[in-house]
Amino acid sequence: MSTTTIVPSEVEEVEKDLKNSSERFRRSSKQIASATTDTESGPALSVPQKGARKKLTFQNIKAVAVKKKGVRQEILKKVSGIARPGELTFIMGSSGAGKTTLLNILTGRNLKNMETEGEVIVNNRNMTPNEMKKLSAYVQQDDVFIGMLTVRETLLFAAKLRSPFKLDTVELNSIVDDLLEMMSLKKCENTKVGSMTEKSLSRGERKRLAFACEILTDPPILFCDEPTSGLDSFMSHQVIKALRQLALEGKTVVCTIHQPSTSVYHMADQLILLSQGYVAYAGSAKAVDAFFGRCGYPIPKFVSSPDHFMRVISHKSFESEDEYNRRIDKIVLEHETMQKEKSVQSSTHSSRREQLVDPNDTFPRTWWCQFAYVLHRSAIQLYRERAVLVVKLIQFLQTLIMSLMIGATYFQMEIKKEYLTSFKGFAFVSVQMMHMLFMMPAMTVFWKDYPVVVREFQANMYSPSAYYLAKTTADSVQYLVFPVIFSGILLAMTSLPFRAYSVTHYLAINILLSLNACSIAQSFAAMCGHLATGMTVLPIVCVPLMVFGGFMIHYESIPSYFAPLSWISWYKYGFEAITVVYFDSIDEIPGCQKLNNTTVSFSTAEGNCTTGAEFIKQQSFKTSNLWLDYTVIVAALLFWKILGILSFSWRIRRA
Ligand SMILES: Nc1ncnc2c1ncn2[C@@H]1O[C@H](COP(=O)(O)OP(=O)(O)OP(=O)(O)O)[C@@H](O)[C@H]1O
Repeated sequence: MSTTTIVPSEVEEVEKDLKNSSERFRRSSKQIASATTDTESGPALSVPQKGARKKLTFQNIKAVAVKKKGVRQEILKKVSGIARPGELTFIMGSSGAGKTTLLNILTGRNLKNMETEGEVIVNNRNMTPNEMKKLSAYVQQDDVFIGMLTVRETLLFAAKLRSPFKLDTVELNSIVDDLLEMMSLKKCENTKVGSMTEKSLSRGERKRLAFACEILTDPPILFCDEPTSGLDSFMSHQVIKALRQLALEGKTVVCTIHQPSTSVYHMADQLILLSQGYVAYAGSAKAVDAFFGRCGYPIPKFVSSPDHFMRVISHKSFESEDEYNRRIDKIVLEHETMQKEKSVQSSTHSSRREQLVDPNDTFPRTWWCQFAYVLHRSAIQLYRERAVLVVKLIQFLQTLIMSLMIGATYFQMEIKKEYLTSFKGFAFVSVQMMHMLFMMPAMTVFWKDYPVVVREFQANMYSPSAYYLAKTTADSVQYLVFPVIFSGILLAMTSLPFRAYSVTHYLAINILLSLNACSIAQSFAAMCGHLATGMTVLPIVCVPLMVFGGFMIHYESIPSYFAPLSWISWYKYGFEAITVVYFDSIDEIPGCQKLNNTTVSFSTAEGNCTTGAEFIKQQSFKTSNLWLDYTVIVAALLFWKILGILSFSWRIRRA
């Protein structure tokens, strides 16, 4: 890790800059705040009152991680503490002490496989996770962003979806400008954020961008998990200084921190030290040395305070487990005695501590706004992402090659006796290709952005349904193009009647089938939660429906116990629709002889059908079913969309 010497004048300059920018940002935020209070008439917590001072108390927090085969790991056994407005509170402890888990519990996020207990109280009111979401911001340890957006675009997107009321472009840009300056991001505002594989911003810049996205709404409580990790000493100082500045403005700022430098450590007002699942110390940062002295561990000369107490509360390699436990028990006991003496665990909170019902998620923007903003962002991603463009190019070539191959197979096929069996093959291959070409690529739609979506949902930016529909809509636009290429080549190479009626229906059916295929694949991606699982499970469902789609086995011969599969097979409805639109107006099939008194049934050879109607009947299809075929395909498409939305919402909410 590179280190930079802090030159006093440089620090002063940064501090001055920070203060000025912070002033400007506060003015913009106040505009939002005043507008919010003007328009807000609901309960106080439905939209947090901006700028209000919030005292955060947590009591008897317990956390047990439930691992595979029911193995339980107690992480937090009994943790209580207070974070006050106007103060910067550091949560410290050795690696694995449960610092992140505590922040997750306080913010009600990332608690999958975790059993938790305890109370989170803000200004004497018990908080539910959703209320805490609205009242606080949480800068998590890993900064995840949409790599294809620039720094400015990322902030604008967050500002549009997070500001409590709708701002016009000028206001949005003014807030973003202030934030860019405040976080010293101005020089890289037009740089793409990049990803883990495509580096673009530096770690420090990513961290500051994460801060900027979170403090955008001026939350009264701010949580930060390891805000200095990966930063050099100058940047760490700058980041903590920014947090302290926010605390001085009246916010309650809580952050976990690992091995702070002396200059960073001295900015803390309050300390909470975690060890073995208990609080080893909670109180003023200035009084910590005296506390450890009282426990029998006075600070040696020439050792910094954090180095000393971190050493005392950490397990040393040469000591036994018993020795370590005894030391921690002694410190925890001493801390509890001190707390009792000071009566910090005041009973005054209990007066209004009713168990609250968690209100539903409410988002600052309407569903349609969320949809429109995510759609716009997804379109930018599709346009800019080179990997996506390469996939599209491959898909284009694949469609071209497959169409030419199928076109060559049915080259100059007409509607006449010797081509009747071929026509069935042609219709069925069309239906099948609409699935094969698009299903697998459509499955990958979510996975790259998934961590960002979880983070943005947790920050109340949009509902999973708005995201799902916007993302799948943007992704599906291409599926209007490829079926047109496919259908165009096939129709040009065969000699099927080029009537507007048949061509339009053939195109429409292929487009709908391709959209349905995407809808199925996206739904499976959402249900299975893992790309590989989805790709394995998808054929298990689709292959039987394809088999009972009418080409491989005649409907009349399908065993009754499999009949329901043919009723729901969208392959069948596509096959029927294509057959109907090409045959319903054929009065006489060239080359077929009229047989006297022959009743057409599925056992009648195709070559014995003299009219289009007879051929349709011979397939067990009905001309009158054309609109039913469309209805079933659209219904299937909607069914998979809805199933996808429900699965995706469930997955995101429990992430
Ligand atoms: N969801 C979870 N499921 C299972 N175990 C978990 C879960 N979350 C945390 N843990 C475990 O809980 C312990 C504490 O983790 P946590 O991330 O809270 O520690 P930390 O103090 O923040 O550590 P560090 O400083 O290294 O980030 C670890 O042993 C971790 O493996």
